[in-house]
Amino acid sequence: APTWPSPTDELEDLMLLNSGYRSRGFSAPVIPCSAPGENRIAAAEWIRTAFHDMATVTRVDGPLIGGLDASIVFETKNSENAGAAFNNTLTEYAPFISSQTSMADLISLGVYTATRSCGGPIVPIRGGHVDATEAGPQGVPRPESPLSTFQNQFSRMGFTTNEQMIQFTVCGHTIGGVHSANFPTVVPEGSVPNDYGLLDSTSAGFDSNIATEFVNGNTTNPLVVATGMGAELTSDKRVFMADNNVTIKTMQDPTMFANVCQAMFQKMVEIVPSTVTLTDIVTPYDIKPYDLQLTLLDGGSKFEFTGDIRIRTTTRSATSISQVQLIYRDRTGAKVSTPIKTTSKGTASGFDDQFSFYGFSAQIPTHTSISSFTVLITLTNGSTETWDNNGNGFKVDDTVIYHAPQSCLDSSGKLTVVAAVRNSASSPSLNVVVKTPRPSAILVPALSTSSVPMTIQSAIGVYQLYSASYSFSGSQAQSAVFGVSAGNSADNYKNTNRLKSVCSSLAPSWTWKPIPSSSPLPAYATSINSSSSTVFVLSPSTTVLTSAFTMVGSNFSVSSTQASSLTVILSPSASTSTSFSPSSSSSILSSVTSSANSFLTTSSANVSSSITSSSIASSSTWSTSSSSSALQLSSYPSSSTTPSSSTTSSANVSSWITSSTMASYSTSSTSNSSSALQLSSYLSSSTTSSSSTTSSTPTPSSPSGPGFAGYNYTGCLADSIYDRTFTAKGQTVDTNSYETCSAFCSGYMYFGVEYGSECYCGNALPVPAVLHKDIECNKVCTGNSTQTCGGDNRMSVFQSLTLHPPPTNPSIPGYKYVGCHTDRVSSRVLSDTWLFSHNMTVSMCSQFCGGKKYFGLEFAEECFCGDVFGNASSVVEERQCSMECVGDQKSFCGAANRLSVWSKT
Ligand code: HEM
Repeated sequence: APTWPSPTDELEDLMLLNSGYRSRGFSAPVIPCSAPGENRIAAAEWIRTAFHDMATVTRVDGPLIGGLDASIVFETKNSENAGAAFNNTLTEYAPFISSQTSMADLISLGVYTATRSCGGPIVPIRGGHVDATEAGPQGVPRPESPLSTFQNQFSRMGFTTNEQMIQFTVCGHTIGGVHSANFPTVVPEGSVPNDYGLLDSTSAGFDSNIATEFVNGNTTNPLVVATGMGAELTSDKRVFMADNNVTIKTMQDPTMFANVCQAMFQKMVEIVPSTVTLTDIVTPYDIKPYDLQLTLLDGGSKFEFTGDIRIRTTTRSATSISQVQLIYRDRTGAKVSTPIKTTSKGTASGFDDQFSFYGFSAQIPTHTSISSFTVLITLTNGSTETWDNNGNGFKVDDTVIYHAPQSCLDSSGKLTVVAAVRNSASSPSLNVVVKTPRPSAILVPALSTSSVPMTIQSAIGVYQLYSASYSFSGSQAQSAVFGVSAGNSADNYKNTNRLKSVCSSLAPSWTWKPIPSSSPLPAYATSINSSSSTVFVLSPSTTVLTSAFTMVGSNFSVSSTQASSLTVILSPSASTSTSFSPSSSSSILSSVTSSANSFLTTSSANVSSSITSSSIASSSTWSTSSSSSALQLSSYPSSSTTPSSSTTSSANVSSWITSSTMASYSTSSTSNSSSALQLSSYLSSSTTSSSSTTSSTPTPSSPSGPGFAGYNYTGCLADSIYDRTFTAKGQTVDTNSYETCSAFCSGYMYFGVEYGSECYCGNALPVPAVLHKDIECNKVCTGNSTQTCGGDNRMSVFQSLTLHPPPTNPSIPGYKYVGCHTDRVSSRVLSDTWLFSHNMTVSMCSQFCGGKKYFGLEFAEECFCGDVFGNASSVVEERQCSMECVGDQKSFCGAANRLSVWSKT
C-alpha cells in the first residue's frame, strides 16, 4: 500500500469513492455503463476520447511529443474528431480539474472508470500527466484510410504491426457504436434504432463478443458490414483481417480478451511526452486520513484536532471493526498515552473496494501539540492492528495552519483567509487556485495560481495570526481552492464552498467594566487590601482565557482553573504611576504569562507587537496613571532595575482600552504600598459579579438545572483537560446529547456533557466537587439544540437513578490494595513482566504476576508486575483509577497512566 501523503491522493479519491460517504461523483456519468434507448454511451465516449487524445503522438528523433496530454481540449473542431463525444466527455471532466489532477490525469482515469463500469478489467492508472497548452498535430486514424496507413499510424503510436494494432482496436470497439450523425454513409439515417449502429451485440458490455461475432461472421459492426457508399469505411474489417484473423481469433477467449485489453489500455494512457514522468500506479490506501485540521481554540492554549480516517474494508468486513483510535506523538516525538477516539461516520464503495470512515475531534494542548499519529484498530474478536503508514506515522504539521473560524468569503467575492503560524516560522502566503474560462469554444477552463503575502494581525499563545484577502471575479469564487504555506510547511486544498460568509473577528473586543460596589470581592482575593482597591473587570465579548493558571505572590495567593473574565485589581491605587518592581513581580508575572500573554496579545496588533512573553516575564510592569485615566502596560529593558518609564507603551495600549469606559473607574487613591497590581481570576456571570465558585458536596437535582429521565442532575461541575473529572471513558461527537451520552456511558454511575460535543463517563465525583452556576453550563449540545451540554471547562453532570453500584477494588488473597498510583508509558512503575488482555480481571493479573511483590492494573486491560517500584510514582485520588476492567465490570482497573496497585501482605 502507498505511503501517505502522495501526489495522487486526489486521483485515488476520484477513482475509488463512487458512492457513499465522501463520494466524489466522478464515475456518475458512466454508471451504469449504458441506459437502453439512448443514442450515446458515455463510457464509450470516455474511452474514445483517450484514444483520440493519445493517437496524435509524434516522435521526432526519438523523444515523444504529445501523447496523452489533453491536447484534445484544443482539437475538438478537427474533422478527425467528429461527433459530440469529446465535448461531452470534457464537460463531464471539467469540474474535477485541480492543481492535483490535470485534465490528462482525468482522461486517463476515465479509461479505468469506463472500462470497469462496463465489466472490463482493472486498467492500472498513474498520475502526473501534464496538460498541453495548445493543439497538437493531427493523426487520428480515419475509417476510410487503407490498411498501410493504419499500420504506420499505430506504429508511430508504439503499437506492433499487426498484433497490437488489432488487439487495441478490438478492445476499443467492444463498447459503443457509430453515429449516423457523424458517419452517415456507414450508418444511414433511420437504418438502426437511435441512429446509433452498435459495434457488437453487447455494446454496453466490455466483452469478447466483438471478436467472436466477427470470427463467426454474424457481426453487425458497421465498421465491418457497411455497404454502398459506406463500404470504403469498413476500417475494422481491414484491421481485424490484417494477419488473416490470427490475432482476432485469440481474442475470442474472455480471459485472454480481458488481459490483452488491460495491457492495451494501460499502454494507451501511459504514452506521454518524454518530458513527463508519471507517478506509481494508483492503488487504494488501507488507511487514509482526510481533512486533518488543527484549529486554535479560544485563548490559544489548546487545539481542536479534527479529521476523518478511511479504512479499507474490502478484505475484512466493516462490521468486524469494534473501535478505531489514533495514538499520537507530541511535538518532541514522545507518545501520548491518551488515545484519540473516533466515531463511525459512514461507508463508501468503489468498483472493487469498500471503505469505512471514522471521524474525530479532540483537544490537544498547544504547547505539547502533535507531530504524527498511528491508527489502532480493535476488531470485535479482540485482536488489534496498528497502522503506521509504512513506518512513517501519519504526519501532522503544526507550523502553519489555516484558521477557518476567522476566514470567510463575502457576497462580493472577497476571500479573507487567516493562518496561524507557530513561533518564528517565516511569514506565510495565501495561495489561490482559480479556474479561468478559456476563449470561445474551448470548454475546459485553465487553472491559474496566485500567491498573496499574508500580514501579521495579532498573536494567540505561541501562534501569530496572519491574514490576507483575495478578490474573485465572476463565478470563480465557487470553484476555487486555496491554502496557506510558509517555508516547507503548508495547509492546502481548502474549498471556498465551505467558507462562511462572515469572518469571526480576529481578536475579541475587550471592554472594561466595573465590579458593582455592592459586590464582594472574589473569595480567594480577600487577602488584597480591598478598602483601597480599585477593581476592574476585563471582559471579552467571547471567552478567550481558558487556560488554567495559578498566581502566587508574597502577600497573596490566587488560583483558579479558569477565567471567563479577568479582574484587574489595583491595590492600592497609585497617584500618577505606581508600579511594582520586577524583583517582586517577576514571579507573579511569569506565573501568569501563559494566560496573560494570550489574553494581552489577542487584544490587538499593536499590543502584540509590543509585548512578548519574555518581556512580560522579565521586564514588564502594570501601572496606573491617573493623569490619563488608563491602565497602561509598559515595558523597560530587563537590565534596568527600576522602571525608567511607565508610559512608553501608552499609545499602543490605549488602543485596546476603551477610555470612555475607563474614565469613571480610574484609580482613586494614592498610596505607596508595595503591592501594586494583581491579576486574578474572576468568574463572572451575566447577572452578578460575585464569585460563583464554591466548594461543596453536590446536592442533587438543582431545580434550575436541566432534567433527564432516569437521572438526577448533579450540577455544573468544573472540569479541565489537565484534570478530567471523569476518566473512565469519553468521546467527542457531533451527535452529543443527553440521550447519546447516557447511552455511551451506560453502566456508569455518572455521565457528563461538556463543551457541546464532549461526553464523559465516571463512577465517582471528585472530592470536593467544584460546582458552578448552571448558567456556565450553557453550550448547546451538538446533537440536540434543545439541551445544554456544559461549557468551556464546565460539565453538566447527571447521576443514574437505576444503576448498579460502582466497581470496587476486589480483595485478592495474599495481597492488599494499596491505592491508585501514577504511572507513565515512558517510565513504567512496574516493569518486570506485563500482560495485555481484552478479558483482563484483577485476579487474572494477580495470577499472571505469580507471586511478585506488586501487581497493578492500568487502562482497563493492562497488567504489570514487579518486586520494586522501578520509577517514581505517587498515590493519587481513588477516582482517578476509574476504569472498569474489560473482563469484569465490577472491578476497577486503573485508567490512562493510572495504576491500581496491590501489594503482598
Ligand atoms: C483503425 C483504427 C480505428 C478507426 C478507423 C476507428 C474509427 C471509429 C469510428 C468511425 C467510430 C464511430 C464514432 C462515432 O460515430 O461516434 C469509432 C467508435 C469508437 N472507437 Fe474507434 N477507431 C479505431 C480504433 C480505435 C481504438 C484503437 C480505440 C481504442 C480505445 C477506439 C475506440 C472507439 C470507441 C470506444 C468507439 C465508440 C464511441 C461511441 O460509441 O461513442 N477506436 N471508431
